[in-house]
Amino acid sequence: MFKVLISDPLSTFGIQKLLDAPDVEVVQQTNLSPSDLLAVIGEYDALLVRSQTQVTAEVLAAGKRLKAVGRAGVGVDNIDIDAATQSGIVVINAPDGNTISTAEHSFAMLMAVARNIPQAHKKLTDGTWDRKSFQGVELNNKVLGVIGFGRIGSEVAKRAKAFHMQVLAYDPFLTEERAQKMGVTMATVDQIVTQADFITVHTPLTKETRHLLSTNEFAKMKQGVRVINCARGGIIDEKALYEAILSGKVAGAAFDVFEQEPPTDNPLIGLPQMIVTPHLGASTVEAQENVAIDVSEEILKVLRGQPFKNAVNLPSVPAHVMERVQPYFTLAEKLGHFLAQVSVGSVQEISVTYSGELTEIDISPLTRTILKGVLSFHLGEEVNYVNAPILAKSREISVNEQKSSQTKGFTNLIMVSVKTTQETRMVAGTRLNGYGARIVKIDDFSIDVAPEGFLLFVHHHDRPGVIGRVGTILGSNDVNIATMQVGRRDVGGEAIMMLAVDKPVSRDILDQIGELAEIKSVTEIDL
Ligand SMILES: NC(=O)c1ccc[n+]([C@@H]2O[C@H](COP(=O)([O-])OP(=O)(O)OC[C@H]3O[C@@H](n4cnc5c(N)ncnc54)[C@H](O)[C@@H]3O)[C@@H](O)[C@H]2O)c1
Ligand SMILES: O=C(O)[C@H](O)COP(=O)(O)O
Repeated sequence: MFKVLISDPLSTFGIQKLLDAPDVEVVQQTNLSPSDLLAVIGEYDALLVRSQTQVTAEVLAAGKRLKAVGRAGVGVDNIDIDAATQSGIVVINAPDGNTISTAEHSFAMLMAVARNIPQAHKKLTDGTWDRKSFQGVELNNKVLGVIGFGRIGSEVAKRAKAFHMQVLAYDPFLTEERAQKMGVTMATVDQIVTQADFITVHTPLTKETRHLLSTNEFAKMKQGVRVINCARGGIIDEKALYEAILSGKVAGAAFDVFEQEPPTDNPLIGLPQMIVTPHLGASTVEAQENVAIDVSEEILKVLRGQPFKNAVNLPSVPAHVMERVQPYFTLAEKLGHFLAQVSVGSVQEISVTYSGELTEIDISPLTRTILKGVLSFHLGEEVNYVNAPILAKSREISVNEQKSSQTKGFTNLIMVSVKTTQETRMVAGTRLNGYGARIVKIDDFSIDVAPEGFLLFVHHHDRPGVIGRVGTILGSNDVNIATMQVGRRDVGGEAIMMLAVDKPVSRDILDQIGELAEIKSVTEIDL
């Protein structure tokens, strides 16, 4: 008998399959304190949560029998995914079930902020009939900027089109073809920021998207712009927004999510221009039923050893295959992650060629891992080995894998190229016996770099002194260089430098390097 603990309120209708399963005992204990959870988790085979329960490394370590954690919703920020992976615990989420509800909530917030509905409601219920203070604006013919054009962002855009808004959309995976199909205009963040009357964000919260809209962006916005965040707290910088509201630049803001939840002493919440809801995007009967059904079915499959699809963290690969491919997982993911960081434009095609001893094994788990490496840079931790090919397909990214007898002198070699709307980039890596993973080729430059830590990838003209000048800028900014590799095509021609540095390099330092006459481009890469 499997024991399943449900520690956040889930739809009873949605979990019916679990309740009816003859081989499962379900215990529903919502409002457990963190120490209560630690005390009981050892008895359970699976844990089901929404976003309230904090599934920390400590909880996972105490869950000696835990095989799966199910998240009835999209975001898994309350679950320590790395710790779960290390403990072999599958983390399942339900990414599709609350899309419509959250899109509708975002649109409701957009309309409410346009017409000051919550403020007017409050005034009237407080006893004042005030028809002067709440003049709003129409949506008709206004420009809506949608940043993050995935499931929810694209549903919001559909609704905006019905209200005759002009939609500008930015998403690293958005293609011209899909934009045309959806009747939206592809735009950069900068174009959205300068042209939109309303801006709504629908990205995950990642290193890239934290404070995506901050002081600089607010400065460029139209006077009287309105902003909406029903995605994750922190995508819009709350401090910068506060200043922009006080200065009159932002006429209104609608937030469902906050940098700290629940928000305590958050000055934004008291502002009359601000409308807020307590993370209610997915709180509808329908969404809660959908996500609970999805996650219950998946948890049953994991517990019963059947194939499942929405695992956030683990590949579903037979043990004998796993044994042979496992040593290459890290290299494969890092090659993908590397290309995601150096390439510019929307990804259209990913091609992988395996050579040497890799031609003798089933390499499909490695291709999935490379896809995960490319996609997760933009899509965040939601991408996993299992869903990466589906996510690539849904974004119309074609994936080719092949084996080649040309070993180029290596006992094993993985060559990955990414074709985007703007360029094609290639990286190749190998595992050297006793030395671990190495990047051995970038585009047509040979190199030898361990793919780990903070790297600076510099594309430059091969001229005397350029290496020294880059080193001087880093040194004078207290950035220590651990290793450095240089590759070039011809003497005096194009060249690359790869520097491993001991800490992240700020935008300002990158700009200083980029301004040197010999430098074509400089990119910081975090592997
Ligand atoms: N308020 C709520 O209750 C609620 C409910 C569900 C989802 N969410 C949140 O909404 C967000 C969107 O969810 P979704 O289901 O649409 O996810 P999704 O993965 O379908 O879409 C996210 C999109 O963001 C894009 N993206 C990533 N980095 C970007 C960047 N730097 N700039 C522009 N776009 C970028 C991705 O390419 C992707 O297409 C997530 O943060 C999710 O956690 C909130
Ligand atoms: O990521 C999600 O699915 C949403 O933020 C909803 O979270 P909730 O289940 O706590 O409402």
